[in-house]
This record gives sequence, structure tokens and C-alpha cells, in this order.
Amino acid sequence: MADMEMEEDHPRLILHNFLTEDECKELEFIHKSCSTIGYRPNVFSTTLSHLIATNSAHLIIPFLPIRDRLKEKVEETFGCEYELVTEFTGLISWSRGASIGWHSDDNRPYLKQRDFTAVCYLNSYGKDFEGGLFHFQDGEPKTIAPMVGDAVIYTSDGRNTHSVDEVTSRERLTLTLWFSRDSSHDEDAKLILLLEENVLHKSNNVPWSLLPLPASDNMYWFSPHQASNQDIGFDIRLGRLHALGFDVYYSRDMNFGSDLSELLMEPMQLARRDQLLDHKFVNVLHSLQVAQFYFWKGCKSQAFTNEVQSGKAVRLSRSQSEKITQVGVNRDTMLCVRPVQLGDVFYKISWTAIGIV
Ligand SMILES: O=C(O)CCC(=O)C(=O)O
Ligand SMILES: [Fe+2]
Repeated sequence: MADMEMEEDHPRLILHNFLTEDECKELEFIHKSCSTIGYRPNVFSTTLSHLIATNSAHLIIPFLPIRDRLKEKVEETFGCEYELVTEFTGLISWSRGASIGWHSDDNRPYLKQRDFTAVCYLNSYGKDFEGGLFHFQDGEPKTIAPMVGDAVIYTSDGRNTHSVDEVTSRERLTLTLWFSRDSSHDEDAKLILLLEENVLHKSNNVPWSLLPLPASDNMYWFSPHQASNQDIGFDIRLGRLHALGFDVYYSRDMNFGSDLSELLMEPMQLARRDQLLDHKFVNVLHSLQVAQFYFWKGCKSQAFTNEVQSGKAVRLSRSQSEKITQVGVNRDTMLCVRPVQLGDVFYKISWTAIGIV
């Protein structure tokens, strides 16, 4: 698997085909159905704590064997005497405009616990996105073109200063982990606490359910021109649904005074072209997870066809179509002004201009 000898001055290793394409697809499904805005402009992320916080803790399961395999590989490659702990695990995607200059991953006082980095590429340069090449400042290899399933592992210190070119189209997706020798930074301890709070304690007053509960609305508000105008952007969940060809429909009468964020927590249905699916979802995140699941399994159109044939989908009436237009996801347009009031929604530029589609 490993293709090269490790240089002592620059301890690093490329692991070709470390993940199978199926593993990559499963993680892509999780990211596209759960991600929120990330830590920097034009970056989306899905952390394990976020999955717990949104009642989607079951989606952590696919990460666990991969994390263990990577940790073992890092311990073996870098000759670690003691077991490492995982400090952070997350899916990170970069859309058009995202980049990072030269840095090492432990370059802040609060990041000093990071000893080793592992980045797994979940999609491919040239095929799934443009730009986004990875470079090491010194030593070999100099440049890595991300390829689905490949991983790169390296020490997080100044011996592995690196950068990533700007992504110029579509979405570059990775599974990124940091490992530490310091057991007080074990991610698992924090996750178990969160699970206790969110899963065990909740069952006292709320019935057991694995239906997603969205995080706060501003975590889904993506604004490509963040510095200049926070009000121009779109809701990531609506954006991802739209990318799959779905629109959202609320049967209750629109209240133009209501906030979009409140509306997105409400029960809703999906529409596709001029058809309305019968199924009721508890909120927009729930519908996104189901739609992405169908898409992942390659049966999106078949499932929809079945629904139509079995009478589970109905043709939208004219007034229903108008309601869809009003929430702003029914056109080949993407950006809208932040709809403080639903009546303020309007469309600016093409969805594809942004790059997550
Ligand atoms: O995604 C990559 O290839 C590396 C990203 C990176 O350098 C970082 O997140 O610190
Ligand atoms: Fe980095």
C-alpha cells in the first residue's frame, strides 16, 4: 500500500487505496446529508459531536473502523511506543474559493497537542473537482493530487509545512483526523459525555427517536461573500436538496411574517418537477437525509417512480406550485437575500455558479 520510503526530515507517507470506494461513498452520503458551515470561508464540515447534537449519532458508526485502521497505521508508520488518541475526526469539504496557505497543523498554542495528521481523500481531483492540489513545502513528494480512497499521513509539526490550492470548481471532500500522544485530548471522552447528555438523558421526557433534529439555523447559512455581505447566501440543506432535483413544500398556509429558520423545522414534503411526494418528513434535515440516502444507493429515480405508480405522489396543483416558489428553491437560481421574511426571498445567480452542485 505504501509507495515510498519515509524521509527522516519530513516524516510522511502516502497510502494508495486506503479506503474502498464504498467507504468513501458512505462518508460522502453522511457529509451531504448532515454538514454545516465550517471553520473557514467556503468550507463545510461534519464533526462527530455535530452528529450527536443533531440526533444522528448512529451515523458515527461507519467512521469507527476507519479511525482505528488509520490510528494503527500512524502508530506503526511513525514508530509510536504508546497508543495514540484521536483528537479530532471530521468530514471537511471545500467548495469553490476555499484554499489554505503554508502552515503546519500544530501552528497555534491551542493546537500543540496535535502530533500526527491523516487526510483521506473521498473524491478525485480532475473528476469530481478542479483545483485543490496539496503541496508540501519541502521534501518529497512535493504535490499530491487527491484521488478517491488515497490517504496521506504526516507529523503535524514544522517538518511538514503544507498548503492547498484554491478549489476552482465543485466540491473537494476529505476525512481529516488528528492524533495526539496526550490522552487528555481524547475525542472519545468528549463524545461519550455528549452522548450521555443527548441520547440517554433525553429519553426521560422525549420518546426515543432517530429522526434528525437540526442544529441552529445559522450553522446552515452559507454565504459565499462572507466578509462583504452576510445576507446573501443560501441554506445548505435547501441547496443540497435542490442539487438532487427536489423542492420543498409546506402544506400549511404560508405566513409571510414567519422566519425561514422556523419554517425549516416544520413538517414538510418533497416535490420533484410537477409531482408532490406523499411522504411527510419531520423537518427539512430529515428529508435531506432520506433524499441523500436514495441518491447514495442509486435508486433515487426508481424510488420516485414507484411512489408515483403506487399513488404516493400527486401532481402539484397551481396553488401548490406557487407555494414552492415562495420558499425559494424551485428555480435554476441559487442565491437569495436572507429571508428574514419569506416575502423578501428573491433569486440572484445560478446554483452552479457556487460549486456545491
Ligand atoms: O485537505 C487537505 O488536503 C489538507 C487540509 C489542511 O491542510 C488542514 O485542514 O489543515
Ligand atoms: Fe493542514
